[in-house]
Amino acid sequence: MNSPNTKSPLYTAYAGSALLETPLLNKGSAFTAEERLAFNLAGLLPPRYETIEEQVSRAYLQYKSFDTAINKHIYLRAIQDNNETLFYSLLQQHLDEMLPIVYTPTVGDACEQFSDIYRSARGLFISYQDRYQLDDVLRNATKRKVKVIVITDGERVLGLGDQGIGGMGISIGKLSLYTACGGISPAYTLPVMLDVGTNNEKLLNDPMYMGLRHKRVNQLEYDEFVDLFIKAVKRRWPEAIIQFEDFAQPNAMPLLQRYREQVCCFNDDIQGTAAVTVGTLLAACRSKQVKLSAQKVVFVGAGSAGCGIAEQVISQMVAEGVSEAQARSQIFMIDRFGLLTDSTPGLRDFQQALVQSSTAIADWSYSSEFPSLRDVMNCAKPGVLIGVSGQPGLFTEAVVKAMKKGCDTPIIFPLSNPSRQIEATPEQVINWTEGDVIIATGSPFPAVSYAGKRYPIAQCNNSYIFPGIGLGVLACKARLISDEMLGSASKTLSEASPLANTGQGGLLPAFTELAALSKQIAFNVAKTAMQQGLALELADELLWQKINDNFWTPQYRQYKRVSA
Ligand SMILES: O=C([O-])CC(=O)C(=O)O
Ligand SMILES: [Mg+2]
Repeated sequence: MNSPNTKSPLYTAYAGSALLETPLLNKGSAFTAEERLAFNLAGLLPPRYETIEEQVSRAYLQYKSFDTAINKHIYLRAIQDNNETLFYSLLQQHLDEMLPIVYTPTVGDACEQFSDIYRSARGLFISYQDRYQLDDVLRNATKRKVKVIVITDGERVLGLGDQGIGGMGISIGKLSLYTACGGISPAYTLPVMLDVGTNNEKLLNDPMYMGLRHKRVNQLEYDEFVDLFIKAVKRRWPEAIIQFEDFAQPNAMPLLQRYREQVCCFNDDIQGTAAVTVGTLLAACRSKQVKLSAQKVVFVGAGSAGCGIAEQVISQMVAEGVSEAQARSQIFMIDRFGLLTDSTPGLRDFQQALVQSSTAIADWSYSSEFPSLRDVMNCAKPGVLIGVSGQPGLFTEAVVKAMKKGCDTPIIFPLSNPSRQIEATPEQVINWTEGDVIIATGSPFPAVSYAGKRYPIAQCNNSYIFPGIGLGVLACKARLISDEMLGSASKTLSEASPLANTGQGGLLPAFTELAALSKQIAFNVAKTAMQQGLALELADELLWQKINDNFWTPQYRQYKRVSA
């Protein structure tokens, strides 16, 4: 018996236990009688042939038997390392339930406990000591035609700080979404962990820790290492997209600036977060029937993520017709010392253009050296509050109530990840504003009931953006990823908002809509790349065809044996 198969047969020289141990090829009990014969599998599997649906049912029953999120995560990762097709089939069928397990928030626990829960190898662990043999290391990758690389050095994982080698968990999690939501075949994805040591004492003293047991190398050594890596990738896979993930602030922006014109790369935390946040803000403004350019926007957290979003908000305001100076005057960045102003000492270069001038706040009343978040609420009366601080609890009742006093239906996005780092929970925000609020979070939260009304909570997470960007870039072979391409992803997201389009439902589409949304993002991103001369010129029809043809779905193919 053959499973229904619309795809062409796949020719492979793998056979016997080697075939069963190759996760991209393994089908387990779904090998047909003919295949079992042709590939020397007789006796290696229980006799009954099963369809993928039957395998998914069993796997789901087993999944349900685990009580804790981390054990569910470990279980799913084990399936991924054993049979990728089954893993993605299971994930796609239970996407809402399993995304928080494979991705944020549980992926945060998986990164923290990486060495404790380690089962088997995946991707490339590239340590500093390998720096002069990177070509060999890349050649060892189990994937040969790599098209998307997610790379981290584990120094700022979500809001959890330095996780050293545990950062590999985030590279794996992001790439699972590239496949599940962006249709990038798992055969083309490669998670990479650049191990340069860790400054996390707890890890350094943990006998289980599997990474290099020394402090992070110095800046010169670090820069040389990253440079050697990027050059080696360019030699091996010249067209691959490189996604920088969870680098700490001092490296994130400089790396992006150094490489964005040289290779097809982007930083997910700076640009992906900015794109999804602007898209969600546009959706919120559309549903309130106001313009983003008419809002004052407060950011709590003035690191590279916060500043990246602020710059993208400013570009959007300018696109709506206000002057850049005007747009900048509507942005308020707050760090742990308070509002950034032109007299704040030690400003980073990417913060310089985002400060408030001392004259603009001359008539404000505040008691400490710099205005606090609450002072900004009282004096500026913003309509939008965004949290990217990684500090739980910063949006206090007093802050939220002060904001509510100054505007109608505030837009409040506590975006810090994972869930336990959030600036205020959706329930708190809804209670404190008596339900008159538009809210989005970075990690998933269940809907909140308040005064007889149900409030779905939008998850303003980069996962709405990066799978579609990857799909679009690969379809048109874009050379670079420009701000305009990211802007087009934001706009596409905002146009898909059920609340803005119909006056009801979620602010963002459900995750189950992500595949369709990713295709639309891919199309618009590719069109923008073409308009900018960054990509192949393709007619619309051909572009759609490439996007659809590239979109991998988890189905088993029929195998034919070739001699080794
Ligand atoms: O992974 C996520 O959920 C979003 C993200 O990039 C981060 O918080 O660093
Ligand atoms: Mg990240």
